[in-house]
Amino acid sequence: MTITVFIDGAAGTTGLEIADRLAGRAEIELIALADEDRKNAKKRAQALNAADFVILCLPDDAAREAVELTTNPATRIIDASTAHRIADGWTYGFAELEPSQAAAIHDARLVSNPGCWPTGFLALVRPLVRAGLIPPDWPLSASGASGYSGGGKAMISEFENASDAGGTDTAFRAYGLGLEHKHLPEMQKHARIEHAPIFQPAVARAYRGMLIEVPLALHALPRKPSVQAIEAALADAYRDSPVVYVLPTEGVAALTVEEVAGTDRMHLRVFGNPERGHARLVATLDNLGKGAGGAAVQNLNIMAGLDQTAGLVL
Ligand SMILES: NC(=O)C1=CN([C@@H]2O[C@H](COP(=O)(O)OP(=O)(O)OC[C@H]3O[C@@H](n4cnc5c(N)ncnc54)[C@H](OP(=O)(O)O)[C@@H]3O)[C@@H](O)[C@H]2O)C=CC1
Ligand SMILES: CC(=O)N[C@@H](CCC(=O)OP(=O)(O)O)C(=O)O
Repeated sequence: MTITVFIDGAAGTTGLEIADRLAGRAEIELIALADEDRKNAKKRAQALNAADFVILCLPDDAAREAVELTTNPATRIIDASTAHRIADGWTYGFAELEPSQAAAIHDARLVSNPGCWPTGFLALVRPLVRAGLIPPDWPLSASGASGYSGGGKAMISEFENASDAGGTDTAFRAYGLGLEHKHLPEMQKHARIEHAPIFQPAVARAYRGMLIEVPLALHALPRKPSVQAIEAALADAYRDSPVVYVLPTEGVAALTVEEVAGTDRMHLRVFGNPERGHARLVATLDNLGKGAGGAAVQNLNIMAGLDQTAGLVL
């Protein structure tokens, strides 16, 4: 079986990552537009409606336009943008989120690819809410650092052209200081919690990679779970996953933003101090891997009934 795939936005940061992962796969035929046609709505519409699968790697408005241009009901869409992650009629493309999620993705026509920050947050929080260890109304927070490719071509240029107007030579920059971020509605909805977390993102001078952590005052939680109980709930949730790993913390004195950069894996760890009743839940992933391109390819594989890890870097 051969499937045809069109990446709309193939020249962008995420689009190139996905094309790399699909290159050389015999079961996939890529539909490509000439460079001068890649923003021509008529040519895009032809490609969108000719493909079995399209992957949108576009800014939100262009992603919405691409969906409107896709009139062929047989064309199935994976949208990597933020445009449809909490929209009705779209299936959330995080295969590990719920035991039934991969089956829902397999059957869906419209799949929204998760945001990079929500991927780490949801991986840590959703199983604990599902298990009743974190109440849905609990005041959560999340902090972390992303590689600068997380901001697409514009931020890559800002970090790699420090001496240009608008360039930066910073090593680490906190942002989202207005306590608002485009990913908060997605985190809240898919974690099934009543309040968005207090979110403290930062960008670091690393091209790719990401670390996100959620602190928990275990002693204050109604069920006062132990560090081991938190770790066991996560291990149980990802026991069969070829992508998400819950790893031991013994001997781990430090973690870097680059830990799994260049791969499509996600690592989860639960650091804890039982005497204090404190825990730090930490996820490391690649913003361009499980945080974007890797997840999109995993979703494509699942939708097409292929091995979900085909083409992934694990
Ligand atoms: N970077 C990341 O880590 C992640 C990104 N995403 C999401 O993926 C999407 C793409 O992001 P990213 O790859 O980083 O962004 P980039 O800016 O690197 O790439 C976007 C691409 O879309 C092209 N484009 C813009 N408007 C149109 C249009 N109307 N028609 C056709 N092409 C168009 C741009 O063209 P041009 O080259 O001319 O600018 C560019 O090539 C965004 O929605 C982003 O939120 C999701 C998760 C993580
Ligand atoms: C470092 C940086 O700025 N990262 C972006 C998130 C990456 C991204 O493009 O968001 P999506 O995952 O929704 O596509 C941000 O925080 O807005």
